[in-house]
Amino acid sequence: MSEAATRPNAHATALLASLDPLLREWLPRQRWFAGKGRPISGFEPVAVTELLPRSSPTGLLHLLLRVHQPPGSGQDPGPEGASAGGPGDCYQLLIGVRRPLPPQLAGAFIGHVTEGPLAGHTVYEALHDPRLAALLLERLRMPGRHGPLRFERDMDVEIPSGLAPRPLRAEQSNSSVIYGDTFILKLYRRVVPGTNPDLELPLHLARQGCARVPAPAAWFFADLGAGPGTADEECGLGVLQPYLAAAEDGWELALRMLAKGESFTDEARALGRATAEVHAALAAALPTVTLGRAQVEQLADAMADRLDATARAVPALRPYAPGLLTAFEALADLGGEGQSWTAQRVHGDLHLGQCLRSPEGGWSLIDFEGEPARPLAERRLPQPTARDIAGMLRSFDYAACSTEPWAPAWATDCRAAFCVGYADVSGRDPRTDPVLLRAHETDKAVYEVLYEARHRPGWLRVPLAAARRLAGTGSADDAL
Ligand SMILES: Nc1ncnc2c1ncn2[C@@H]1O[C@H](COP(=O)(O)OP(=O)(O)O)[C@@H](O)[C@H]1O
Ligand SMILES: O=P(O)(O)O[C@H]1O[C@H](CO)[C@@H](O[C@H]2O[C@H](CO)[C@@H](O)[C@H](O)[C@H]2O)[C@H](O)[C@H]1O
Repeated sequence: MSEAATRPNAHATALLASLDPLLREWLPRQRWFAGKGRPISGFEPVAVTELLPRSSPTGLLHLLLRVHQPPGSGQDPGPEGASAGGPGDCYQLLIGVRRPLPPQLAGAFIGHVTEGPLAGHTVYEALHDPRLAALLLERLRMPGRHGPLRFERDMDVEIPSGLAPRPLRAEQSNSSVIYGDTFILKLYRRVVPGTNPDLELPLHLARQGCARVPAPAAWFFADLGAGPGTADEECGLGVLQPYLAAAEDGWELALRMLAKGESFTDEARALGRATAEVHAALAAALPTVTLGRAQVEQLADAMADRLDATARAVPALRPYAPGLLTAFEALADLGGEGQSWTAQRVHGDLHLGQCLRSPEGGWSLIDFEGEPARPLAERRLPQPTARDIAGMLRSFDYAACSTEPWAPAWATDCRAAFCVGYADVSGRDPRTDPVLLRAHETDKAVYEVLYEARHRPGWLRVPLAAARRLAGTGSADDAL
């Protein structure tokens, strides 16, 4: 395999210039592209690596690419902060290079290059090419460097060679390839310098012996030297982990049971236990802190700021904002009275879709990236475990609201069962901290209002109904 790797230089710039018009057209159509709706003003190469040289019949280019986009005209940057504008997001692309493209890869087509170093070649989405996806697995099996890319693995885990790859077709924030129904490789698309919690936390959990998370088998980073005299920046790019082939995700399972009129409370209780196990392992592996008066007030203020920004962006939330604010004021008041809470690393975006139920192993939790729109530093801060618990409680509500007629009693039972399960393991029922829990559930519902307004307007009614309830204008039925 070639060791040819290019840091941004004249060759990388020329390479990118030849791809420029094709990527401008292709990128905005990708599900994981976060800058939809804003024109692309330019690209900047962050790292360019030839994993397979173009001189072979098939080439494989690894690109880290900064995409410059002007901030939306007159748009409120909103609670997503810098990621809504800023200096430009960096994306990871794996580009196959062939001449010509065989018909079976037509669906992966990006474009024909007419100028520059790749002139006369066809470029395409490499993950859809079994030959290139297999090559990536081979690279992951061999720890070591490849230009700016650094490959690592757990040598105690056997990763057989030659496992047949197939891309996961689901709509995702990232891209995944399944290898022989044995492993799944998740490639992060929008990458930020710094430790990626989706790799960091499962590695810690595996070392703690926590079986509730598929343990990383191999992973890779980019080491991006920021220049002479400055620290290198590490950037997590992908992780290979066991594929739970027989598992069903919690969202699908919950909807299936709801549709049949079956109770989900046993599953919800088991999920509560699994969540508490993961929290205990995270607290054992990584520092915990006590949130005193100042920190609780800061937490409440940040929630109030997100509410304010969301109400500005989504007018339908405005009638409920004063009622919702009382949840954050109550939290700040309790902090002021000297009530303190422990904070620790948490999942950060826990919902039924992030939980996989295996017939033998029970519940596993996946996708520890946190809420993708939040800055990385914020996602890696210790937080009250109430954040994850609130995420799950909201998810039961979502499931109950996605059926016709709505099934609020189903959600109430699941929410209670989840809390009981959590207490089975942790010794403390989350409902014994109602102010903390209400504030987090309110904050999550506010996040969901913005998420749905931006991504799935047809779902907006679900978090808005929760906002109405949490603001104190809903029915008593919906109470926790
Ligand atoms: N270890 C695994 N075993 C089985 N399926 C998995 C595993 N990890 C992820 N998946 C499947 O891939 C989907 C996307 O994974 P996820 O980590 O949530 O990626 P994304 O950040 O792109 O949403 C999940 O909803 C699940 O269906
Ligand atoms: O799984 P992701 O990390 O992409 O999470 C984002 O998308 C989720 C939807 O796919 C969204 O979750 C919301 O909808 C779910 C039902 O589809 C529901 O179970 C969750 O409770 C609700 O929050 C999630 O908020 C968002 O970050």
